[in-house]
Amino acid sequence: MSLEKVCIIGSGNWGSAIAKIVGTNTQQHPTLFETTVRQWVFEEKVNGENLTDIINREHENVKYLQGIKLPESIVAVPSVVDACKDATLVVFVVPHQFVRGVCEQMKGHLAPNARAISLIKGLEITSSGIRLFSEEIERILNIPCAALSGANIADEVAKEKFCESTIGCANVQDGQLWHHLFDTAYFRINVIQDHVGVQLCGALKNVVAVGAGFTDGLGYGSNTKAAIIRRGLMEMRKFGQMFFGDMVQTETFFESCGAADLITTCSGGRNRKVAEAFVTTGKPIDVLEKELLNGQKLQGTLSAAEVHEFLSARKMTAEFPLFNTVYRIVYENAPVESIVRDI
Ligand SMILES: NC(=O)c1ccc[n+]([C@@H]2O[C@H](COP(=O)([O-])OP(=O)(O)OC[C@H]3O[C@@H](n4cnc5c(N)ncnc54)[C@H](O)[C@@H]3O)[C@@H](O)[C@H]2O)c1
Ligand SMILES: O=P(O)(O)OC[C@H](O)CO
Repeated sequence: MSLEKVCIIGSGNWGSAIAKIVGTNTQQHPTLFETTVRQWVFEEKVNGENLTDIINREHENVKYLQGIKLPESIVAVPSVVDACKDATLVVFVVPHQFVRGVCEQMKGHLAPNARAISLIKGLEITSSGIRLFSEEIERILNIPCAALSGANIADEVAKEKFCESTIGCANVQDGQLWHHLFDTAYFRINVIQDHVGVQLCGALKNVVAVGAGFTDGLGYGSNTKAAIIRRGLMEMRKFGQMFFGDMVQTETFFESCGAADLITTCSGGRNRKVAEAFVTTGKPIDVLEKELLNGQKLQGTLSAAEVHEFLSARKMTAEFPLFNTVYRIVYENAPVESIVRDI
């Protein structure tokens, strides 16, 4: 049996934390995986030097995951084509606004039997419809795509603090393979077949996290946060039921990708942090993203706009008051207090 050749597409905060896990697990399963893992790094200069050169010399992504050593099996590659050449297992972990462009460049360069997994938390939503990123990847690259999502703040995972994550994979055999690639004693994977629910949770929780950040900015307490989380979970499930029907299992909302991720993202995530600062400083979101995240990308405000576009095209915004209120506060100057008043 030939060994699986793994590549990672993306090298931000989560991409780097996951590279640490993947680079370790490929070494621990030498009968399944080639030990060298190529990671596509969007090239940029850090203190005048290429980030890829720094990663390959220091074995550390000094910009996006400072202080964490990566296994030497991880090789940073600035060309996405070189990174993915002949790969059989492709891990997608880029901010959702970049997925399509990256996939287009990868066309025709993967091994014929390649499979992918999406760690992206976001949805391709337009007024004409919703597409999951697994579907977008399958459509562009013509390969099957699973999904991984969970209560996983990258910095905590990278420091090996115990957590869980969920893989949604329709094919049971592939699900086992992905389990071998990602599961560790501190990053416990549960594989389920509902890859649709896994991705819906990962995308929609980012919108709820923005709402939770607003309540922090207003100085409200834990009870308010719990209310936002509960309402958010209800809207996430309703969104799944309305637009995906039986393709989404209710049990998925009780996996790490569901309620657990909502709790962690509303307590310690970047969306929460920037939304809180939006209230306390009065600065625009894009300014705060630059000031507070050092190149990392905010997903929740973009997702709020995409969800709003999709719902308003169907005249259904009123059915999702929390999603709608987050949108109105960010994009229509609605008063921040409406985060509790209007939901
Ligand atoms: N950070 C976390 O804690 C975390 C945890 C779980 C899931 N996620 C999800 O993982 C995905 C990736 O997030 P991340 O945290 O690894 O990234 P990030 O926000 O930390 O970093 C942004 C990345 O985008 C790259 N980039 C910038 N401009 C680009 C361009 N024009 N084209 C392509 N890439 C460009 C940067 O080089 C960098 O690697 C997101 O969907 C996010 O929601 C993040
Ligand atoms: O920092 P956030 O808000 O992008 O959330 C990070 C992870 O998705 C939490 O699981």
